[in-house]
Amino acid sequence: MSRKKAAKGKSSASSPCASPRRKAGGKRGKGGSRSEPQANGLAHPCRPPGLSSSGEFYDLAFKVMLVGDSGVGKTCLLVRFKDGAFLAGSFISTVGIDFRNKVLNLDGVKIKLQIWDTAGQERFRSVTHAYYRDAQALLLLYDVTNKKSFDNIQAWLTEIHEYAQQDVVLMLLGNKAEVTHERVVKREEGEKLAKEFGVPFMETSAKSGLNVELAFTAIAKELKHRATKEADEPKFQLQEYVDREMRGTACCSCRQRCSLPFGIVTP
Ligand SMILES: Nc1nc2c(ncn2[C@@H]2O[C@H](COP(=O)(O)OP(=O)(O)OP(=O)(O)O)[C@@H](O)[C@H]2O)c(=O)[nH]1
Repeated sequence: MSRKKAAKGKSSASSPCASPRRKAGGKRGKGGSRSEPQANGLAHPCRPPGLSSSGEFYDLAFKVMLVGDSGVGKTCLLVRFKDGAFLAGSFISTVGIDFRNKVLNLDGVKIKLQIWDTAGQERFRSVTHAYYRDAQALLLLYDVTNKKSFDNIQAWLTEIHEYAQQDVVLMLLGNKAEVTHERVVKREEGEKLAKEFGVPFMETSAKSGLNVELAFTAIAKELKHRATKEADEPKFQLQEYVDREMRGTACCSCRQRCSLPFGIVTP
């Protein structure tokens, strides 16, 4: 994504994928309807897997939406995940909605995530409402340097409850976690709120890259598990997975990833 917003308007206007009436499971692969996934994300059993717009094959496709107040870092998070870069410079607010695709390889299964980046500004709410119902997962962001964005999480959850699918995979992200001096929301506060609402939680930084890959991988794993699991298989525990992964990668130089006091290295 170039420095977004002009591109955003263009993308949402010209792309056939922008239609909110499209079936869950995402945009068709290049092979046309032959590769269109079913609503559960699986490619049709009698058909070959899809081909993403970048030419990559995939087995499963899911729609993920980024939501949260304007300026919390939704676009930057997506760009970091997709391109591994940080969009520095002056902040230009998203107009309407935009999307990016990324194919992940999870245990040999290719998962295409079609990630929708929504405008956080109030005036675009009616546009984004229409997209909720097709999303299989939502990443709800606040900015750890902006108390209002944190206080608004409850209102976002009400909105999600109203417009999204009942079984949507949801995760709360406290973004801009690398900032130390201007931080106004403690990690513990984010954890507490998430617990209250029974939502998995982690802090991220689009700037440093902290936990960005993990956030998307975790929801992709949950979606894959839901789409492929046998009836007697236990549920995928998203928060446990995230905690385990964070413990596994944490070190004494990265206090934001672990709950241990600074200086203690996890086993
Ligand atoms: N320090 C820091 N700044 C960030 C981070 N993520 C985003 N920003 C900055 O925050 C501002 C807003 O980022 P965006 O990604 O455009 O925010 P958005 O949520 O997409 O905003 P809307 O498009 O208005 O909904 C920009 O100036 C970014 O450079 C981060 O992790 N750390």
